[in-house]
Amino acid sequence: QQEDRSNLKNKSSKRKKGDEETEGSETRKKENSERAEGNQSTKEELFLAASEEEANPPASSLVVLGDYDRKPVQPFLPQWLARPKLVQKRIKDNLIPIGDVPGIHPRLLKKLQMNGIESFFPVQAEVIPAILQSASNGYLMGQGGYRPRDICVSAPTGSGKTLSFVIPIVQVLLDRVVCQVRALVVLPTKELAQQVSKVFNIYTDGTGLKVVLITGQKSFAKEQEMLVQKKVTGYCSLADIIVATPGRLTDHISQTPGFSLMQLRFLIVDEADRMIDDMHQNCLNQIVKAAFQVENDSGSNMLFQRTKPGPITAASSCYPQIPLQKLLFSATLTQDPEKLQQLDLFQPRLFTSVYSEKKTLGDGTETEQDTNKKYTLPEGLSQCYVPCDLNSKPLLLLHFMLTMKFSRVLCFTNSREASHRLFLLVQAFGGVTVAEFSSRLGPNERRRTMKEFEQGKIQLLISTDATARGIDIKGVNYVINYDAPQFIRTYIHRVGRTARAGEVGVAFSLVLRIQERRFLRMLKDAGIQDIKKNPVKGNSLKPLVQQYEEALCKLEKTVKEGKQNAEIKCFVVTEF
Ligand SMILES: Nc1ncnc2c1ncn2[C@@H]1O[C@H](COP(=O)(O)OP(=O)(O)OP(=O)(O)O)[C@@H](O)[C@H]1O
Repeated sequence: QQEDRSNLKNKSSKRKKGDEETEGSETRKKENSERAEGNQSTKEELFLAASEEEANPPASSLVVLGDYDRKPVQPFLPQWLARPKLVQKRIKDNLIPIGDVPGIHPRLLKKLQMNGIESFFPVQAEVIPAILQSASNGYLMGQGGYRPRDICVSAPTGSGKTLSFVIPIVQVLLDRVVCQVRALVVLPTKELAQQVSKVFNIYTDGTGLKVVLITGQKSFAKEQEMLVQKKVTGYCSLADIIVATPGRLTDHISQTPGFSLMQLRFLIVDEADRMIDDMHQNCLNQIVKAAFQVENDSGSNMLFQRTKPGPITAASSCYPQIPLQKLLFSATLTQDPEKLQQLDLFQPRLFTSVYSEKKTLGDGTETEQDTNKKYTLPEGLSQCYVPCDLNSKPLLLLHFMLTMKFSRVLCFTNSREASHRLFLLVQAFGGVTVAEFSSRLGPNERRRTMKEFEQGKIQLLISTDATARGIDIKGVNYVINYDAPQFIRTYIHRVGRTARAGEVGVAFSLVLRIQERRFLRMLKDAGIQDIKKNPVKGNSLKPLVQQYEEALCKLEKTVKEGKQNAEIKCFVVTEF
């Protein structure tokens, strides 16, 4: 019996390990993935089957002795991860007037005020001075001739991470004489890159610094023209700061004559956890390689030549070179030292809002890092989940929009087909200004839809995970997970589209009863406990049923008339 028990234990621990590994690679697949959307239904079936198996485990004749509670494994963390600088997560209680943060250039203070920013959020108050300090001797040399430490920032969605790197980088580069690529920001999607380059444009306006956006939205030749210019004396850079997506950037590294990253001082990796994924990791390696490339005809330019830094020795410190400092930002930064190791960070410092509160004092909050807690959500976010079955999901959404009068709602599905079908249904039902957002739309249509949603012309935006990460849409009151997210990071980024910048917001997740256990466990494992169960009674949905069925018939007719494609046939006609 003892042998059986140990076999069982081994199996269960193997399975646990397997689960974690699959989750890692699945997350990658999922998050890399508008492309993978087509496979979604198969994945969902597998997921449902797994949940079912968990809910009703096969009967066993074995008597199990002892308990098999999951005991949290305490990872062995290096000092910088184990003892990070804690950043307050309560934004509104911890605003710091911009004048109280030392070292900010008066010109930037003025710009901040002009943009309505009177106070810094906690992450900005901590990270801006840290970056400025690392360049206090100018950008050509680290403090005291030493290489500056890399910086990792893990702070909730909407906590203002963008300004925390934009302000110090613009300030450090204000004094530059020659235009060279000194700062490079890499982001996973075009929309995010556009958003960040807009913020850089605001703060570099009138400074002479040039910001170039490289995302593939313009032709390759046009982007080349924006990056370099050929003169009789050779190539010269037309960009000080580049904001780019990985694919196009690597194309320019390998194919654009005269494009050089050899003077690169700051490499900013936003949404860093996603960028560490296999696909993008290669891009980061290429950037670093390009930054330390040795020019053949360097000649007199030896002062600015740099080689990949090795161990610090007396000899190496005789040849100071422009340091390359890495700055990593994310709301879901991995704490996995092995993954972070891949980025070859130099004496990194971690700023994090992932902590538990020990006790509240009169004048503030005392905090303590909690290694079991993996992520932090915005303070103003309320989370609910609605247990339901497949057939009642469309009615629940209509109930929220029409009976409960929810406004400014961002609703997520797990595939673009699902988004499209749901959009057509809500449109056929009527009474709600609705739009869809996914890779089905072209870039211009996407931009227009987003603008209309931001202006309040659209009350319900049904979207794939294309808007789940980083996108800053003002005034989103509700996030609805129409399809429950399968991975915790997806959940955190989706619900983080509301309750931004210290505001309040509500996230509802429609969870099939069969998914409920797994969904709650996923949140619990990530240290998220404060989600409320919010069942909706069948009676509340009844008034909508007749019109809903009419809408389905209308849709079917449309399909038959060939006005819409046949995807719509997949709708299940509900019976109550
Ligand atoms: N100091 C400030 N005062 C007022 N508003 C601010 C301040 N800093 C940032 N904001 C606003 O807060 C919102 C969220 O900021 P930002 O997009 O940088 O968040 P984030 O931390 O990068 O979020 P995510 O992780 O979702 O990408 C933006 O609309 C931004 O303009």
